[in-house]
Order: sequence, then C-alpha cells, then structure tokens
Amino acid sequence: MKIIDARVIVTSPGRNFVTLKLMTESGIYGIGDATLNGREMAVAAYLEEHVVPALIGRDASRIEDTWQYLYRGAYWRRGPVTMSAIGAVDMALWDIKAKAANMPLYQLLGGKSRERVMTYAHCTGKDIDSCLEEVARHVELGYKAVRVQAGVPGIKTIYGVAKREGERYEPADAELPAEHVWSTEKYLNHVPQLFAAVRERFGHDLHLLHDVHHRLTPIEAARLGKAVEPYHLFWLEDCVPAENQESLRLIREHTTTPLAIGEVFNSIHDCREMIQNQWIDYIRTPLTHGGGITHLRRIADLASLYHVRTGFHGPTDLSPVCLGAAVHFDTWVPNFGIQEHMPHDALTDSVFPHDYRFEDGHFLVGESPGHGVDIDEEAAARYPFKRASLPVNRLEDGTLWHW
Ligand SMILES: O=C(O)C(=O)C[C@H](O)[C@H](O)CO
Ligand SMILES: [Mg+2]
Repeated sequence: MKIIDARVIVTSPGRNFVTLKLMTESGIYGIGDATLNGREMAVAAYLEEHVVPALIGRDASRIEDTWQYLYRGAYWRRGPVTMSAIGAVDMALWDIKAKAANMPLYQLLGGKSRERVMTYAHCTGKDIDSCLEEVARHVELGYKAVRVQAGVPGIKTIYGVAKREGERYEPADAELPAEHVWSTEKYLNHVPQLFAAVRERFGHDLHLLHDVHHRLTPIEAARLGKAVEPYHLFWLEDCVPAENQESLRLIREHTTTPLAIGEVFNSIHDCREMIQNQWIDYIRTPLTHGGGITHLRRIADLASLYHVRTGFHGPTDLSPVCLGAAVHFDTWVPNFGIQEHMPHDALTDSVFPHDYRFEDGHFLVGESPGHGVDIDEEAAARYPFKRASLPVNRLEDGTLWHW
C-alpha cells in the first residue's frame, strides 16, 4: 500500500495546530499531530521540505522501517523538531495500518489492558480560595485526579493560572514572549499551604498533582517534595529542568513524593538514566514530541522494567489527534499511570472530530478503525496560522530563569 500524497495542514482555531495527512493508493489515509507549541512552523517546514518528498512512493505498512529511515536517515538525530515530525508520520502510519486491518488502534497494539483511562484536569485560581472552588467544580464533573496550581502572593503572573478569572489558561499568550517575574522563596513558602487547604476540604481520596514547571534547583525541589509529603501527592511534576538526568538523584534521596518528568523530552535517551536508576515514577513524554507510537512503546517498555508508569502530557497545545492516539496507547500500555486532560474548546473539537469520550473522570476509547480522530480540512482552512509565543521568566533581579 503505497503513500501517494501527503499534506501538512496548519490551522489555528483559537490556537495553532500542525497536522500531517498521509494518503495511500488504497484510498485509506492517516492523520498525525506535529504541533510543537511556539515553534509550529519549524516542524511544518521540516515535514514539507524534508520528509514529505521522501515519503511519496514508500510502503505505508512498513512503520518500523520508516521510523528508522527518518531517524537514522536524517543523520541529525533527536531534538523536538525532528522527533515531532517523525511522531506525526508514525501516528499517521499506525492510523493507516489500523484502518486497513479494520481495527481500533488499541487492538493492533495488543488489546485492552484496562476498561478506562484515568485522567486529571487542571484546577487553577488566582488564590487558594478560588482554586478550591475549581477543585470542587472538577470533583463535581467526575474527576478523580486534579492538578492544583494557584497564584502566589507577591508573584504577578505565574505558570498555570489564567490571566482572568473564568478564562482558560493558554501559555502561548502573546505574539512575542511575555516576560514574567519569578520568586522561588515566595513560591516555596506558599505551595504547602495550598495543599494543606485542599486536603482539609476534600480529604485524602482525591489524587492531587502539581507542576513546578522546571523552576527549582535540585535542593529546592527536595525541600518542596518533603514539605508536601503529608498531603500525599500523586506526583510532583518537572521539579527541575532535566537536561542533567543525574540531578534527579539528589531529589529522590530526600523525598518520598512521587516524581513525574518528561513533557519536554523527545527521546529514550533523555530519560534512560533516570528510569534505570528509579529516580522517577512517571514518564510524561507525549506521542507527538517523542517520535510517535513506535518510540513511546520502546520508552514505556523500558520504564516498565523499573516500576515507572506513563503519565502522558496532554495540554491543549497538542491536538485532539495526539490525545486520541494517546487514549488508545493508554488503553493498551501495561504500565499506565494517568493521562493529562486539558479539554480542547468546541471550535477545536469541530475541526478535529473524534470518538474518544470523557466519562466520570476517565477517557473511554472509541471503536472506530484507526485512532479515531479526523481533520475537517475545509473547517481547518478557515483559521490561518497566528504566531504565538510562550513566555520567558526572570528572577526579581532580572536574571533570565526557566519558564
Ligand atoms: O500541561 C502541562 O503540564 C504543561 O506544563 C503545559 C506546558 O506549559 C505547555 O504544554 C507548553 O506548551
Ligand atoms: Mg507540565
């Protein structure tokens, strides 16, 4: 079954998405998500200029060979742009293979390991009280797990908290990077109070998560991990920037708070040491940025040997195509932990019709052949690309810090 055509579709129904559509001679097509927030056009150009020409005429059924061809064949291995491009091709090829087999993707991966996929929502508020209201609202919606982030007194703009009350949080909120000011001390003093308040009101059954968003040093992360131990977090996420995998060792030696990391990783080599040393509990690399199903399967298998479970990144800046494929992966993968869920808005959902469903705090996988997500190209064409950038962070003295 030869690939006869490929289209890179850039659309912005509220925010930017890059989608790869591969057409085969049999009429079956596959869809892959190639969205890299704030750097969308780099992946679109990589696909259009360097990948698509090499795909035409290839056998769509040779998924592994195509993966190796694009990875080894580029000579320049790894990196978010390369791996997102490969991820989109891989996702589209698995979609084609599953459609050709007339099976939902999870069947092709090995069938169901579970009936439903636990997911967590984001609860944010400008202060602790409004955050508690958001937790109450999400408990009401059925969520069994929530990520809790609140404004910190003395910090004007903080990761994870919407600009205005009632608005959705969107990190890429300006054409050029907005500048935020960060104070580690103010943050570290505040977070334990937030979790004390959540546990006091909601008890210990609800799973609680928190995203540090790479802002601490290892010893500061160790301090935070210890401070929140009484509140039994499901995980503490991205507590340090992790180019240096060894830095996770120190944190691990000091705290029993479970650690999740990896939403900015794109290869097994980014997390190999931390998995093999059991310094983390959850690996978050998503299908799009991590080279697709073929590569994430390899990461998940390695992780399973060391009691590390998956907790895929699932923000609104990955398209419903990535989320749909992830729900299939999550339904199959034996060492599943949790799936992030930042709901897309109705406009995005209308551009990407899908058959996964949310019910009672879980995703339910669809039964249509493939990964169950499509793109309405006519609708997509109505929303042209709009440049949007992620913010940068500075310490109070002006030093550029991690955002
Ligand atoms: O969802 C999360 O855990 C994030 O950290 C979201 C990121 O800030 C976002 O995807 C950046 O594009
Ligand atoms: Mg995160």
